[in-house]
Amino acid sequence: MQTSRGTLQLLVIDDEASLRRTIRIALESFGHTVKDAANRAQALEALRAQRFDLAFLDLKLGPEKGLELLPELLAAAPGLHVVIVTAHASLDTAIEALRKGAFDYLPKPFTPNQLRLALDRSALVRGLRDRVAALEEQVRQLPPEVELDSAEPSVRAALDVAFQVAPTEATVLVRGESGTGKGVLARELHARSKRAARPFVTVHCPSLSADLLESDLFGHAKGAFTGAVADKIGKVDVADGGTLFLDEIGDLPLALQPKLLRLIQDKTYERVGEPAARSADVRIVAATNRPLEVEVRTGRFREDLFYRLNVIEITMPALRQRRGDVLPLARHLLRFFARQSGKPVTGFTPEAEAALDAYLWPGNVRELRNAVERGVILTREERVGLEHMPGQLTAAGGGAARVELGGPVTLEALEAEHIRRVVAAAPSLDEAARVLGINPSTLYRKRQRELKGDA
Ligand SMILES: Nc1ncnc2c1ncn2[C@@H]1O[C@H](COP(=O)(O)OP(=O)(O)OP(=O)(O)O)[C@@H](O)[C@H]1O
Repeated sequence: MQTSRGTLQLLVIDDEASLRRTIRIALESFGHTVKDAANRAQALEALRAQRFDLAFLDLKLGPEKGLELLPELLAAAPGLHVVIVTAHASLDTAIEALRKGAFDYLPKPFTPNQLRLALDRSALVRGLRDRVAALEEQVRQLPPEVELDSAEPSVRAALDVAFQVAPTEATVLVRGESGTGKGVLARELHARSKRAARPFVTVHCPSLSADLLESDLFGHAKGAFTGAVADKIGKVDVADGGTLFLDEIGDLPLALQPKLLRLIQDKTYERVGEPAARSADVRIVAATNRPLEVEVRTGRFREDLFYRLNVIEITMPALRQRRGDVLPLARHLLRFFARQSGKPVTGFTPEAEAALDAYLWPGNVRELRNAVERGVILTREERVGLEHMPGQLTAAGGGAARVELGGPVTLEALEAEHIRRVVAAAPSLDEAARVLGINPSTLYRKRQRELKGDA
């Protein structure tokens, strides 16, 4: 949290060199870092190049009007505190400046002490804002249903690496099947990093077309394309100082891959329709549920980007590979949903526990979470029984035995069951694909179809 005692990054925007100098000397004597700008272009350029805590803006800026520049400054640097400075103090202009988003108003001539007071007030507000953001983030990051503790060595090993790497700036690639908790782990990495008080921002790569994704990530300038009616800041900008979580990175279109590479390597990017380079300080955590090496081999993913992302790799095991965690996690989730819904549900019946234990959980923790939530909603008793569990669990043998060769089942159901069993038995999805005689991306597609609707 920035306090009045910390070093602030300040910008002085004034067309008169002598005034810029006077303010700069006073501000530097307080121990702050000061940049100055003589006009609109220089001011916007400075804001693009780095993050400032506060800007002093002269209302009479040569031929340009400071009051007109104010919204532009705020668009370029949302959240910037702008203190208006003017010799032509009038209540009307002060009110108008504040209405347009100025933080404070300083009539000339002013003393160094008045400057210091403006800085102190800004630091106080920024401190409170950061504190609220940090608390909000904590609340969001630590959803009470998350239980990271595990008795399984494979999960403990993954968490050990995660906790070790969390406080560093290293880029992390989280691997694992859909629903294994990659997003949960990414939040944990952020929560345990020095960036915890800054935002954690998620970009879900498959959900948008390449063009929209680019604008979502990097922002766009007004008029950049039909429908771009105003400037829009991108998620990279929102995440400045924090963590950018790129979910399903394997779906990042090829056209965007060099732009992400540049962001990682040089910390620079461009908004769509705006040639000027901007800078952002974000830590990247990416997740994938398919083998990126295959995407690299087939030319759908850039090798250089892959190696940049894959500095530290953490794999979240599938739930079927951590069987010892199923019941503890189910009981934990049950307590959470009971509390949340205010129902006096205390546990599972032995039959329900046996079914939970026997089932293969192709949809991983997400499927377990959904099954437990459903059970808590449906039960009218103190315990969740087999009858409150989803259909696939109630089939004999934990949902794996009802579909039999030669039985009254469709080819589709037979195929789905066969895939499920092979995947469950295989050490990796690559290996499962090899056994099935199909390529990994076909397996991925078939499983996505199978899991659809479980979220
Ligand atoms: N350790 C955990 N404790 C409790 N709930 C968990 C845990 N891990 C995952 N979940 C829950 O499971 C669901 C899926 O988790 P998450 O979105 O992190 O998985 P994912 O691997 O990122 O999935 P996808 O690949 O589909 O994006 C979420 O609802 C999450 O809250």
